[in-house]
This record gives sequence, C-alpha cells and structure tokens, in this order.
Amino acid sequence: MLNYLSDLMSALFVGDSKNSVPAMSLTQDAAFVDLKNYVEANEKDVQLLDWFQKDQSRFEKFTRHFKTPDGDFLFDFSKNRITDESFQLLMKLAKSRGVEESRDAMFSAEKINFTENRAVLHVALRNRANRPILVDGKDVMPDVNRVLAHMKEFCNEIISGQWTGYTGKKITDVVNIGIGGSDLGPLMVTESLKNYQIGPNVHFVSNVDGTHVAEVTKKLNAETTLFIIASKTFTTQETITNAETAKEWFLSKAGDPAAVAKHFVALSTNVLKAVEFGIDEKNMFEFWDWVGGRYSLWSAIGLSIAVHIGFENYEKLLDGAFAVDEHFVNTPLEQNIPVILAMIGVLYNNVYGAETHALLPYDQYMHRFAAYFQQGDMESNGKFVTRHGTRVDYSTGPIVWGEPGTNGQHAFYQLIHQGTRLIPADFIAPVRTLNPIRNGLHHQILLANFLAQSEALMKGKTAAVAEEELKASGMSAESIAKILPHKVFEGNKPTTSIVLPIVTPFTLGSLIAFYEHKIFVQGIIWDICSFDQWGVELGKQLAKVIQPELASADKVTTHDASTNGLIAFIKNNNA
Ligand SMILES: O=P(O)(O)OC[C@H]1O[C@H](O)[C@@H](O)[C@@H](O)[C@@H]1O
Repeated sequence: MLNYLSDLMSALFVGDSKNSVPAMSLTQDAAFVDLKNYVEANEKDVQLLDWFQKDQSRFEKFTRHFKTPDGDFLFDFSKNRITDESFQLLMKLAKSRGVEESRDAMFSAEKINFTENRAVLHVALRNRANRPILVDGKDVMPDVNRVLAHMKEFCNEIISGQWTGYTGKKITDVVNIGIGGSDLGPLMVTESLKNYQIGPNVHFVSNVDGTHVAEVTKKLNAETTLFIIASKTFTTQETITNAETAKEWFLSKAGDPAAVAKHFVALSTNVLKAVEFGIDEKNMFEFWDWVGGRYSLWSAIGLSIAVHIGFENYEKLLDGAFAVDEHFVNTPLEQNIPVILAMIGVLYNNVYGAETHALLPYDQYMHRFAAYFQQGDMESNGKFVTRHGTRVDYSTGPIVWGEPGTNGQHAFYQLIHQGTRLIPADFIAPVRTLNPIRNGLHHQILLANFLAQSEALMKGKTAAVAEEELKASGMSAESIAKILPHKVFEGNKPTTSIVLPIVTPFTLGSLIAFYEHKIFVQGIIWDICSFDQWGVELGKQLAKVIQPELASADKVTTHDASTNGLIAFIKNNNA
C-alpha cells in the first residue's frame, strides 16, 4: 500500500513542490479535450474570411501592441483560426497546464532542467534591473555583471585599436569558431545588425568540413585577425578541431607562440579546458551551466556581436530582451504575446495536425532568423518523452523552417498556397527599412508583397473568380475547362503578422525573446523538458567509433550492411 502511494505520488508530480506539474497527459486534460471538441464541432471548416465578415472588431480583438523606445510592434493574430471561444479555451489550457507557475519557476531559478539538474537562466543575463537571482543560495548577478564589464573593456580596446596584434596593428577581422548555440546566435544577430557595425568585420567557422575554415582564413591577414573560440563545454569535436587548425594557420604566419595570446580568446563555462588549449586566463570570458547553448547569445557567447556593433548596441539588444521578459512575467495570459504565439501554435500542432511552422522575415538582414530558431525550437521541443518519463501520445515541437521574403515566394510558397498541407506561418516585417534607397521604392515593394501574401493565403481564389479572369483574357471555353482547377486557391491558410518598427538592437532583442518564451510555453503545454538536448549525443558517440575505422586499412564489418557498405565504398574510392 505504501509503495503504491509513493509510486502514485511520484507519478503525479516531478521536481520539488514549487516546480511540480500535474502528471495528466495533454490529451487527458479536460481543458484540451474541451478545446479539441469545440474546434472540431464549430471551427474546423469555417473560412477565416467569414469570421472577418461577421465580426467587425476582429482585427482589434486579435492584435496586440508592444512598445519599445524605437517604436511599437504590432502582432496581428487575426488571420489565425481563432474565435472568442477558441481563444478563451486556449487560455484556459495554458492555465490548466501551469504555464504561469512554470514561468515563475524559471525566473526564480528552480532547476527546471531536471535531466541535467540545472536552472534555466538566460533571463539572468539580461536582467537589466539587476534584481538578485539565487542559484543554490548564491546571487548570480555579480558574476553576470563582472563578465559584462570584461566584455565591455575588451570591445572598447578592440574597436579603439588599443588592442593590437603581434605586429602592432589594429584588429580588423574577428573569427568566431563555434557550432550550434555557440555559432547560430552570434551569426544571426551580427547579420541582422550589420547596419550597426562600428567594429571589426566578423566571420564564422562552424562546420568541421575543412572547407569552412580554409575558405575563411584564405581572405584573412594573421596580423590583424582575432579568433574567438566559442564553446560552452570546450569539448565539442568540430570546434576544437577548427580551433586547432586556426592556431596552426596563425602560427604558420606569426611563428612565435607568444603571439597567440593577442589573437585567441575563449568563451566557455570550462575554464580548465580553455587554458589547456592555450588560452590566457585573462582572455577567457566565462559563462555558466545554467545558460543553455541555444539561449547563449546573451552571455559571453555574444562577444562577437558586441565587438562588431559595439558594447552599447549589445546592451540595447539585452534591453530589448529584458523588456519582453518583463512583459512575459507581468502580463495576464490573454494579453501575453509569447503565450498567444505559443497557444496558437499548439492549436495547429495538436488540433489541426500541422507538422511545420514557417518563419518568413521580410528583411534581408534577418536572413538567418529561421535557421537560428530551427535550433531554438527544434532542439528545445523535439522530444517524445514527457517530464514524467512516459511516451507522449500527441505531437510535440513542429519542424521550423523558412527563408526571407521575397525569395521564399519564388521558391516554396507554391506549396503553402496550393499544396495539401496546413502550414502556419509567421510573417515578420519592419515598417521602416535601414536602406531606403530609390526613395523607399524597394521597401514599398517588399511590404506590398508581405501584405499580399498573407492576404492571398487567407482569401484564396474561388473557381468562379478564376473563371472570370480566364474569360476576360479571351481564352476558349475548352481551354478554360482544362485549366480552371489549377487556378483555384483554397485559401483559409492561417498566418500571424509581426510588424516591427525597424530592425534595431533593441527590437531584435525583443523579437528573439518573444520566440524564446513561445518555445518555453509550448514545452510546458507538451510536458516535455525543453532545456536538454540528449538527441544530439547518439550520432556523436557513433562518429567516434567510425572515425578510426575510416583511418584503418581493415575491412569494416561491425555495422549494419548499409553502413558497412558505405564505409567500404568511401575507403575503396579514396585512393
Ligand atoms: O558550445 P558547445 O559546448 O561547443 O556546444 C555546441 C552545441 O553542441 C551540441 O550540438 C548541442 O549541445 C548544442 O546545444 C550546442 O549548442
């Protein structure tokens, strides 16, 4: 009896009491059942346009504003398959799943990453109010501030030219060597904020494919190049291999190993390993195990960003994210933008069966935004096991993908418009451009396309309208009959439009934080641990076995027939 009770208790709750979550599966949660039943009975077959016709206040009702010093964001959720009723049911579901309690647990440093026994505290890195945040009884803010001060000093020295290379020249180029979270964030942000460059050029080497480092170093002068080795663990094979290659390249030019100190710095939680690599401890920028790799651009991993756009701009990026953290913590669910983004995603994922989510930035600077959130979202929520260790009986994280508009329009939008799948998409567009060339003509065309695409996806085109158009073009009745079905757009494709005032460090920081918290909320709804990434380990393990097999002359027979065959083919043809 006692055993039964304790089993029951542990089945009902995980973690400590504050961090507890009800063990009820999403599909058994009455709030989810109510939502699903309601939508299936009342909303699944309704046309979005009909809702606009019936409800004159739909746009006002389903838009939210977010103020920033650089202007307002507008989030237009009205082109989504939501009504007053389903919206309320989504909010009830968020309540029932404990979104508010879990959010508060994250902000109060509970070890919600329980599979690694860690807090999840990227919010501490941008805690601009400097409120104490205790991990194991110790306030983390003094350390956060100390590293920020170090980053500031370093940026100023590099940008002013006070920091010089081994021949006394100013640093003109910075190479960030890292992968995953130690690459994608700095890459996406430096690309997005290229217009704000006041420091050296930045380059990125991530892929272990030697082509990457070879092509980047080809263009560089060792005398004026600084390498930033970015790795949370400092054990990642790709990064360490690339870093060693960069050091070899550098020494082949500089000769003297003493020159390394002026040209290599490290960003890591693993001071020992970085020192072992040969980094001078004073050129180490530290962060902590409670910073997840994919949430690390706010930590020392952001150094290449800060060096490129200047520390003041980097601080504005943090400010922008902090403003969203405050919004996330203090705003009721119905007004809470990350919560709404998340719950609409849950609706498509779990009620409509959508498999993917497209991110479509109408801003060329943001061309790596979807790639960045591919890691952010898919590494966080690509999980099949609940926090209680059972297999989910519903789908979790969506496949995230996208390209900047208008390129995507000429590539894959065909499938969104006329394919057979439901593809929810976020359109992200700035009101003002940073390059208003030809009197703003380009931007006007860009915005017209953004507006037209989201309108077209919703409205579609009926056979009757298509037929009229064909008739007007003078086509014969026989040809019209043949072609007509191909000219029909079913419409009713849901989109969210996120209009930002202009891409600035602040607004970009905000935008990233909106999506981070969206991912967090969805993880809570799905009852998964969004903060670990065990899924990347198996391939790494097997690669360690295969690498020596590739190097040896022996025939390999230890794998399945396919893997053995592939290894044999590569070895036989590599003479
Ligand atoms: O910064 P590191 O330790 O080199 O890790 C780089 C990447 O490695 C793995 O793929 C994962 O753990 C990612 O989350 C991480 O970002």
